[in-house]
Amino acid sequence: MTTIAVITHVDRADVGLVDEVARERGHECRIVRPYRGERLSELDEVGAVVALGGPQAAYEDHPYLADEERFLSEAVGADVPVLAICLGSQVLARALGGAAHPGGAGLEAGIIDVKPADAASGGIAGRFFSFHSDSMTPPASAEVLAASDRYVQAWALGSALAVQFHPEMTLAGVNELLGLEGPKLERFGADVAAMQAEAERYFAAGAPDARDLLDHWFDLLPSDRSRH
Ligand SMILES: Nc1ncnc2c1ncn2[C@@H]1O[C@H](COP(=O)(O)OP(=O)(O)OP(=O)(O)O)[C@@H](O)[C@H]1O
Ligand SMILES: O=c1[nH]c(=O)c2[nH+]cn([C@@H]3O[C@H](COP(=O)(O)O)[C@@H](O)[C@H]3O)c2[nH]1
Ligand SMILES: NC(=O)CC[C@H](N)C(=O)O
Repeated sequence: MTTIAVITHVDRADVGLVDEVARERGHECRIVRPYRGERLSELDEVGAVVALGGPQAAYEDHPYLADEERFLSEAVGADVPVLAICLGSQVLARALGGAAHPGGAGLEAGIIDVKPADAASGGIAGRFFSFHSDSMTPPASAEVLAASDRYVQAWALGSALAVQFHPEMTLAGVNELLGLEGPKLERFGADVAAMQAEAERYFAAGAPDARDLLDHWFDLLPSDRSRH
């Protein structure tokens, strides 16, 4: 069993498909909410780290995001597997020498097409739920793995995989997020009803690309790395 520290940035403990795949494989997710003052797990207590998304911007001045940057940098330094999602990936970019900034191509929301950076060698591709308006510049030494027609979508550096889209998302999570982010959706003139209808079809079909990506990431975890 591996204990996975799951860093969240919102008041909810629904870790969606990450939790589902973790349970199937006998791993345990330990939710940490640094924005509420909870202490990030000591790295010797966890075998992997997942950093989730959130409404904050990675370049805003929040002390808990600075702590998270340090923690993620130490995790990669210690070769602990890290999966950083959306806001998490923007925080990780800063932690490893890249940057986070407002996105130049506006809000990217709904089910998007992700294409591998190098079509010849396969890699990360498929349809995924996305919701962000910030973007990131990966660290110079990162390998960029995938992009959409608007933004970098995936990169890897050492033991870390960063994805701008949301492989952990469930339909309930989509609906909740769209409800919470009403003002942003309105500001960008998004067609929320069309987005919801497409998300319903996507999740009814089992979100296969998200599932596939998580299966591959979990395959990389040692079967027993609880480090207790
Ligand atoms: N670095 C990576 N980390 C995590 N997942 C990855 C990585 N690269 C690719 N994947 C995921 O692996 C799957 C496909 O990988 P790849 O193109 O290497 O083919 P494959 O391993 O032969 O596929 P499959 O095992 O599904 O037949 C996709 O779900 C993709 O998102
Ligand atoms: O940009 C965002 N604004 C929000 O208001 C918001 N609420 C949740 N999340 C992120 O969405 C993902 C799924 O979380 P849930 O399944 O718990 O809803 C997780 O990655 C969450 O962190 C948000 N992202
Ligand atoms: N879903 C997310 O994590 C979004 C991250 C950040 N708030 C953005 O808008 O890009």
